[in-house]
Amino acid sequence: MQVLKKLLQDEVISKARISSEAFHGSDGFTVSKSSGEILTGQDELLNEAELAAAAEEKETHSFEIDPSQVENVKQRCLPNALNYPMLEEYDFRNDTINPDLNMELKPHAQPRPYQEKSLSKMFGNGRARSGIIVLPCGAGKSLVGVSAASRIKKSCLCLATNAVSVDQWAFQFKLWSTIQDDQICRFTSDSKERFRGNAGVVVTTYNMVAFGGKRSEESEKIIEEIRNREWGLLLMDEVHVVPAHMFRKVISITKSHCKLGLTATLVREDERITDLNFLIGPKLYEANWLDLVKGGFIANVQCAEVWCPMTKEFFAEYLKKENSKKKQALYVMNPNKFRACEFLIRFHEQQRGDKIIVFADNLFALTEYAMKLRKPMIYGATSHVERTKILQAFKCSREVNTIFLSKVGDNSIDIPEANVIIQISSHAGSRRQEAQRLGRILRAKGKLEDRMAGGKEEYNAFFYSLVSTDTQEMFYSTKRQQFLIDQGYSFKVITSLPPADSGAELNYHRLDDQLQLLSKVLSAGDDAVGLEQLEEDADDIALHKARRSMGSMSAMSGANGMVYMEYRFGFPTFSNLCRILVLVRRDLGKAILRVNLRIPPNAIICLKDAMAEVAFNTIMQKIVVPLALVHTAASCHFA
Ligand SMILES: Nc1ncnc2c1ncn2[C@@H]1O[C@H](COP(=O)(O)OP(=O)(O)OP(=O)(O)O)[C@@H](O)[C@H]1O
Repeated sequence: MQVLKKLLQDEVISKARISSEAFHGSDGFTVSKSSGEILTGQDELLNEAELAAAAEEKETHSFEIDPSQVENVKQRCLPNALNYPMLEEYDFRNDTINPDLNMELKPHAQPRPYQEKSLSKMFGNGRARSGIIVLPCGAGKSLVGVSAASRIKKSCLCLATNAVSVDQWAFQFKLWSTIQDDQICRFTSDSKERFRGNAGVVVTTYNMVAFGGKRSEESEKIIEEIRNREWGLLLMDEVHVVPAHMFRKVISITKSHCKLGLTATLVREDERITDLNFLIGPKLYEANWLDLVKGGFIANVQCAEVWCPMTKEFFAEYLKKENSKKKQALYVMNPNKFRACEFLIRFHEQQRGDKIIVFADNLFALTEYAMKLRKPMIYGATSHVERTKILQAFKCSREVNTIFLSKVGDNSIDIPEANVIIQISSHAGSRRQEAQRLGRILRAKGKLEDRMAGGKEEYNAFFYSLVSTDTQEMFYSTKRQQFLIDQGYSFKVITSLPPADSGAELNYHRLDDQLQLLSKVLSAGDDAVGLEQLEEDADDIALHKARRSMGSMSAMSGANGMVYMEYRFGFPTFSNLCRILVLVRRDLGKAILRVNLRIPPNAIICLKDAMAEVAFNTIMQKIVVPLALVHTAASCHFA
């Protein structure tokens, strides 16, 4: 009570208080009695103090605050202000106002010890505590989220970062729980579903909820329902990536009794992670990555930093350049790095039969590497159809064992088959990106005994970061690794790839080829070598915004301002319909290409380089169509 009185001395908090005489006890506070409850099966996971606290009968003194002031009050309680850490708890068992959701975990859903422990931190005293649970990628955050929703048994709003994750979450709810199809719905640009009955689960994206612009009539109705409902649980995936202003908006728009944030990496380079503390709640539980490796729950990864000396000619140009984008292009395109990458791909594909993801943030490098090595690639603007085809081939075909991904693959692409990552370019010193990328190969593989760390255990996943020595990349690399090092990982340094006296069969072995590459890098416009910038969403809002920050491929090829044309030849009968796409202006062409590839054209003609990467992917997907790269529409040669 002393604490409550002290809090009320604060101007912000006292103004936020709602006075309601009817419920006041002698000190002006509402008094209620409750005894803590412990869920069966969790006792062993709680320590003695927690058990005692949970069993004790408690008299609770409280005062009510204006819902619109919740954020301000929480902020006043942070360590830099009054320093009274706050907990938000939802007494869902005694909530008789909001309808129950008939949903249980299925018998096969058996949370693992660390999943159970994280849940016990949330439900330890019989109520649902708001906060954040941190588990490594691939450790099973979905089951934790679905279990939380199944315990609360009230309507649940689940927010993901993009439409692909929305589908995955809807799938996970159905996989692990008894929820009926008509009790769960997705709200994205493509799926505007609504659940039946009084209570249900809605899975959508942060952007769909926070979007402030004009919506379609159908979307407006759904968002109205989302705003008006009292949600038992607000389940927030990947909380580390969502900017604080987005959280504020989502939290202020929706009314929820309990908020659960899930993430693998509670780090941000802008250090705004503390915002999550009062917007969602404290960190409830964090698992150590290597402990989970030891338990065989996630893969055992060998991390290596491969040092690639710059070639003499590339280094000379690197030293001359002031421009950081050009410098970056030079160290990423360093022929020795390319050769190391090619060597690793060959080794893992041919000697071990592994599945490899090559990450490059730099789109110029992504395109050059992928095309030279004849591997498919995916980046922000790759259409859903193209993506699905490439990923399907990667998962199922023995022919496609390596794919190139831009940073679009950091979070949202689910490829459990991959067990090798080669990183050729990255986002400066981002610890989060490094950890998220490693997370792509953490899904446990093979038999449990093969996965156990220690003893004769073998690594079953490999993470290589290729760094050009004596460049800025070395500095960034050290910074990037910090999160993983804090988790107990160590990075082995490899200094000679390909090994001395080998590598004649690899590209850029000859000086001539290296010099040709150098002149290509130097002649590319500054805008062409910039980084890709993505919206963290693929729904209708963000689809229109997927873009690069610095110029475009059309700028790179000089194809700006051209137009798209589509020709049909012959008689329009089913058998001889001949569709030729002439792609000359990249942006417009790409949009139409997406649509048209559902009915593959008989030929694609594109301006040299302008659409090369799209056409290239098209061929890789085995939609084999004649492809012409032309300088002008007048001089085309079919390849
Ligand atoms: N208790 C469990 N029992 C059996 N399988 C489990 C359990 N928990 C998780 N898994 C499996 O582990 C894999 C990873 O789970 P999940 O996709 O939820 O991980 P995640 O932490 O969300 O990963 P990411 O961050 O990469 O999305 C899935 O194949 C899932 O079915």
